[in-house]
Amino acid sequence: MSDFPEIEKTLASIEASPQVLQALRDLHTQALSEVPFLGGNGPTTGALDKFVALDPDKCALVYLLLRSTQARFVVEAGTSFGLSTIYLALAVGQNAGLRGSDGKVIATENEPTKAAKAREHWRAAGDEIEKWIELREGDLRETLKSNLPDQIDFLLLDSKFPPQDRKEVWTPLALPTLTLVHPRLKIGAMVVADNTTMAADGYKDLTSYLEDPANGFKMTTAPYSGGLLIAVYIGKKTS
Ligand SMILES: C[S@@+](CC[C@H](N)C(=O)[O-])C[C@H]1O[C@@H](n2cnc3c(N)ncnc32)[C@H](O)[C@@H]1O
Repeated sequence: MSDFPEIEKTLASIEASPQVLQALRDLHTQALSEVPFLGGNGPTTGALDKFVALDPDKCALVYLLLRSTQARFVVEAGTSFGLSTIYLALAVGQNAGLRGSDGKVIATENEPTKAAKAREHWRAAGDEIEKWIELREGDLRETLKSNLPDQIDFLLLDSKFPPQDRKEVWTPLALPTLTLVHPRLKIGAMVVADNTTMAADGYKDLTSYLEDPANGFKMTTAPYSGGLLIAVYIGKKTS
């Protein structure tokens, strides 16, 4: 048990081995205990030791969406210490296992120290997690340019930087990521982006793109803390 009731509630929403549950409990506890990052001069200055992780209830939702849609090919923009990635890999592995087929989570991180930590965390979570993840290190605007799966079922946009001050989150990577992945999204694929209400200004270009009927998306915003945008790719109109 942890000191945070929201962690146990989230862990009760997923199917996982005791090893994975313990890894998640430990990581969520560390993430929820960290002092929020509220300043800095550059995009990641001062944030290298911070999880800036997806909240537990959002992780539960993402896991359940992946299970309900039987998603097997997932891209995660912004991996940090790999906490949310564990949920993605857990669901992908379970979905692939049910069909006796393959699956993959493409994780992305441009900070080498964070990438190394993420690998450690996945190792601690065990083979149920680790073997489903391909971590691409470097700027995702480069690393996602090639070798994507033919069909992508789910994109998690969480490459935001920590707040530069109390009001703003810098979110310049969401749309560039989506435009790289969009050609491979299957009909029915989901795109989930975090803190879209809190950082509405930063996400303006993403939401305009999603709202443009020519791009083939429909979306809603779930009232999780900061707002969680959920878009579904319904396909471009042919006539
Ligand atoms: C909000 S954190 C991700 C948290 C993670 N999804 C989780 O829930 O545990 C955002 C991460 O995106 C990374 N990032 C920022 N810009 C990036 C870029 N251009 N390419 C790859 N990763 C980037 C940051 O280093 C940071 O670790």
